[in-house]
Amino acid sequence: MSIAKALTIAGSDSGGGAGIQADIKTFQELNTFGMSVITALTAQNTLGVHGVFPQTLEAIEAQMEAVLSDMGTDAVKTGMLFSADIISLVARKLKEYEVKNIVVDPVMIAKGGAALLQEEAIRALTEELLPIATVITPNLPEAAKILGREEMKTIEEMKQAAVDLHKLGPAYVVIKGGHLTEGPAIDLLYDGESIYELETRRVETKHTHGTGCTFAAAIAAELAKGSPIKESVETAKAFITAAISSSLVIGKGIGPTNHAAYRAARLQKQ
Ligand SMILES: Nc1ncnc2c1ncn2[C@@H]1O[C@H](COP(=O)(O)OP(=O)(O)OP(=O)(O)O)[C@@H](O)[C@H]1O
Ligand SMILES: Cc1ncc(COP(=O)(O)O)c(N)n1
Repeated sequence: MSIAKALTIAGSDSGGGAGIQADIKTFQELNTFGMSVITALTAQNTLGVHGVFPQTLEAIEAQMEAVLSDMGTDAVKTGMLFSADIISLVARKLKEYEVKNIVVDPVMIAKGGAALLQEEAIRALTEELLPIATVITPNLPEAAKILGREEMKTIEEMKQAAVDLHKLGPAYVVIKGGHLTEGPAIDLLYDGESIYELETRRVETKHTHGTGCTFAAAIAAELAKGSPIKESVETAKAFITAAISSSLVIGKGIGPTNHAAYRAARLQKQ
C-alpha cells in the first residue's frame, strides 16, 4: 500500500499541543505518513515555554539527509526554526533535494510570549526561505514583522499585506486572522491574482495552543495528497475549526486543540 508522505521541520513541544507533536498528529489524522526533523527541543506545557534547546546544525542536517535521501517526501511544513543558521541550512537542503510543496509557517513567538525565532533571523527567513515556499502562513504579528510595519487590524490591511508578502516570492500567501480581536475567524488566501476569504465563526475558548502549527500541517498533508492549494487551505480551515471547537482542557493554562475531532465528525456523518 502506498501513502502520501509529509515531513515537519520544527521544534518539539514536550506538552504535545504545538510543534512537531501537533504536526505529526495532524498528518496522521489526514491519512499521510508523518516524518520529522527536530530543530529545537522546548520544555513546554500549557503554562508556557520553560526552556529552548536548539539542536546543532550537524544534528539537523543529519536528520534531513536521513529522511530525504531515502524516503523522500510529498510535502514539507516548516515551523520553529529558531536561528538564521538553521534557516539557511533548511533552505539549502530543501533546494538540494528539490522538495515540492513547501509550507512555511513563520513561527516567531509562542502564545505565552517566548521567542521561538531570534530577531536577527528574520532576514534569512525573508531572503532564503520565503522565495522557495509554496505557501506561507503568517499570523497577524508575523506578517507585520516580516513587512516591517504595524500590526494590521482590518481585513483591508490584511489584503494589502497578502499582496506585499507575495512579492517576497512565495507562490501563495495565507494570512491567518485568529488574532483579530473581534468578529469571525477570517483567513485570506492570495494566489497572486485573487484574494479568497475563508471565514468561520470564532469559537469562544482560551484553549488554542498550537492552532497555527496544526493549520499549516493540515495544508501540507493535503498538498502531499495532491489536492490543489485552495482545497488544501479549505480542508485545513475545517480541520482547525473542528479541533478548536472541541479543544481539550488539559493542564492549568492554555490547553491544546483536539486533533481527532475532524476525522471523528466525518466518520459520524458516514
Ligand atoms: N477562536 C477561534 N475560533 C475559530 N478559529 C480560530 C480561532 N483562533 C484561531 N482560529 C483559526 O486558527 C487558525 C490559526 O490561526 P492563528 O491566528 O491562531 O494562528 P497562530 O497565531 O499562528 O497560532 P499559534 O499561536 O498557535 O502559533 C486560523 O485558521 C484561524 O482563523
Ligand atoms: C515548538 C513550538 N512551535 C510552535 C509553537 C507556537 O504555538 P503557540 O503559539 O500556540 O504556542 C510553540 N508554542 N512551540
